[in-house]
Amino acid sequence: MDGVRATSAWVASQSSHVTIDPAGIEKVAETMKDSIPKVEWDFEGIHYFDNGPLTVQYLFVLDALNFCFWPDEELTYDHLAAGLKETLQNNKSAFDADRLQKYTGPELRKMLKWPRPLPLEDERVRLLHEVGLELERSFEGKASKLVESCQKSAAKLVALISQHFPGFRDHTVYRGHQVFLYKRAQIFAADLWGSFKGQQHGEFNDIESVTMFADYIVPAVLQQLGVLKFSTALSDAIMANVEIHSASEEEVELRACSVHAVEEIRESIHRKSGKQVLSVELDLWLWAFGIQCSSLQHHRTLSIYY
Ligand SMILES: Nc1nc2c(c(CN[C@H]3C=C[C@H](O)[C@@H]3O)cn2[C@@H]2O[C@H](COP(=O)(O)O)[C@@H](O)[C@H]2O)c(=O)[nH]1
Repeated sequence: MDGVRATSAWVASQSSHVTIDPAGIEKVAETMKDSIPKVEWDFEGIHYFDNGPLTVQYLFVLDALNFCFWPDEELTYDHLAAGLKETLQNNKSAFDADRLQKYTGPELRKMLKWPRPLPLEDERVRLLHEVGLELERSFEGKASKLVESCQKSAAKLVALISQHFPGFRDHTVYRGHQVFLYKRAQIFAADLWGSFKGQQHGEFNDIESVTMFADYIVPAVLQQLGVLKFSTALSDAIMANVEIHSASEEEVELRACSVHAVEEIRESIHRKSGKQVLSVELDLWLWAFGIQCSSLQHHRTLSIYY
């Protein structure tokens, strides 16, 4: 994930619509330096977990579809996590590789108990098929085999996923330079680590290499905490729910500056207290804070990446 860190830092150094306020970084680091409020993975109680390879399959399907809920005002990530959980509880073979290749939009809707078409439903179906096909072709149909082949390295896992599954190649071009964010591939590694509590399928010797996951909730939280500052034009567009186009300068800056800001908070905590916290832990705290905050106004980008 060195590529994610380096390219996000570069965007932050060029950025004009979004800036990182050093005073905001220091303030947040100061409040967190003694103890980072611990947020338990699955604090919501909505995820499937059976301590075995089927959980790995569940998490991979979950993170293949873990993007863009906002276009439907009532749909949230919780519907996805809980809907897929119930599907698997009712039928243990629901996420077998051959089944994944055959799902239709209406079937996916039924899994999520959603009465109308899902946002980017055709893309969600295409990505499910892609996951099924490539798991079958290269990993005996099992996401657990994919994870096992990475020898407890989260960095290798993210690289392997992006090599095999085009839908996870979350990258863009900013002022002529390629920028890597890999949100869903990284969150899959973090979900394994969190759910298996760093053991078995979730044991990684390099979990510190994972960055925050550049979604649409954490940038808004960082702004609310005074860490990120937005230009007036960008701020007005977000407040007015104007779509920020994927790969626009504004969109890339929102995501990359969030990655870099979380790295700076982590480093500042280390300088202040000697404590080594993980970007994954900071991310979960920030995200959990954000979804509990009803007034949070986030940016709106149509994207399969987040
Ligand atoms: N940075 C970051 N972004 C995250 C998550 C998670 C869920 N992680 C699970 C892992 C353990 C916990 O128990 C969580 O349940 C979802 N998202 C993103 O949020 C957005 C959905 O928002 P809304 O429309 O309000 O439901 C969407 O972009 C989605 O991809 C996270 O952890 N970090």
